[in-house]
Amino acid sequence: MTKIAIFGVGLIGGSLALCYKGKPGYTVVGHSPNPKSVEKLLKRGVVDIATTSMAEAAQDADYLFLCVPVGMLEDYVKQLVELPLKPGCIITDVGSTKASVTESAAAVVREGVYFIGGHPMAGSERHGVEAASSHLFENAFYVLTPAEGTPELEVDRLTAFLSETKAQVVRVDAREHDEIVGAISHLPHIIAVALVNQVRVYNETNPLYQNLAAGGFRDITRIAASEPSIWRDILVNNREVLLKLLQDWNGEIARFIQLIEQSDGEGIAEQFRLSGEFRGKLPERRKGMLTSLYDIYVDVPDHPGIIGSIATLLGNARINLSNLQIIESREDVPGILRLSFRNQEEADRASELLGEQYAVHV
Ligand SMILES: NC(=O)c1ccc[n+]([C@@H]2O[C@H](COP(=O)([O-])OP(=O)(O)OC[C@H]3O[C@@H](n4cnc5c(N)ncnc54)[C@H](O)[C@@H]3O)[C@@H](O)[C@H]2O)c1
Ligand SMILES: O=C(O)C(=O)C[C@]1(C(=O)O)C=C[C@@H](O)C=C1
Repeated sequence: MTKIAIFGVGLIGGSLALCYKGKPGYTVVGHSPNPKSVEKLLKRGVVDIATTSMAEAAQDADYLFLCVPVGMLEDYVKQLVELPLKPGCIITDVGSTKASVTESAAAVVREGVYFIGGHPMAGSERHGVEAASSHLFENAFYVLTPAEGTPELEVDRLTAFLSETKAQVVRVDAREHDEIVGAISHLPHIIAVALVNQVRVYNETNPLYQNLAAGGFRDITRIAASEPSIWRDILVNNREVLLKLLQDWNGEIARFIQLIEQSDGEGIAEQFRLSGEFRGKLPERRKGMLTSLYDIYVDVPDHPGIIGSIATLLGNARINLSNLQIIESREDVPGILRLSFRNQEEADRASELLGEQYAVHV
């Protein structure tokens, strides 16, 4: 029996637990210092065993996953290596920054215990075990940042073990990881939050801002609703990288100020051309349940039973709906439904079918 211990069973820890729980050959143990959380984990059936005792969770575990906020990772590694661990066990984490934990863990791990930093590039703005899903990591990249001297065999063993997540494991140097992820994840979170807060202040004197906020504002600000304590830790931890990125960001904004001051329409269009070209080359969206795959948008009248009718139409045509989200629904305006499908073909068939009765946008 392979024992997996998960410390911090929230969105990411819970999703990992669900990748293994109930599969033959695995026992999943969840740890939380809070007895109420332990009760909740058992009630939800996310883990086989839940405990408030770190020692009990860690005892005889083959794989120990640290899924707590970034600011606690170093302390957890230190506490764990003091415990009687199973020889050959692998401690890994899922933190959104990798340099500090990879370096500090390398300094404290002892003979026969391995630490390999990890970061699944999948998530959502939601948090807590309630948001966990066994599909979260499907087709996402899962970064491992083994420190120098980590035996290849152990990295391969963890890689093979992670195959249950259906993620694609890649190896990246920890510092390089923090630079890249700073730009493609941490900076966007800062920008989203700053933008929402700018508009929030305008809205205090004129609530029309909130009412008129449509697709563009919503698309760029979904992640502004992310969990504050998780992001506090990430941004403080990746301080040096982010300060440099924010300086570059100031440069980008200064460029726009200048273009607009000079009414340089061609310069502005060129910026959009450049960004559109790069964005068009991004790999197709790859993740599982929580992020949409192939989306279509349907304008629907706001009356009872409309969602049921659409689901029935799709079901009768054997089109598999992966996710459904009401983006707009107010009494006085039609609603917009975002429907997500696993592949382009199903999205196309759905567009054609629903297009007979509703306005469909892709
Ligand atoms: N949210 C994402 O999109 C995402 C994606 C990849 C990696 N991560 C990383 O995964 C880790 C967990 O994030 P999450 O999104 O699952 O957050 P979460 O809030 O859903 O889960 C955090 C877990 O840590 C526990 N925890 C919080 N404070 C604690 C404390 N003081 N003592 C003990 N336990 C505590 C919580 O009870 C919860 O179980 C973080 O390190 C984060 O950087 C997050
Ligand atoms: O999709 C989201 O909501 C996320 O914020 C996921 C996201 C990201 O920025 O891409 C956030 C933090 C992680 O460490 C990895 C992934």
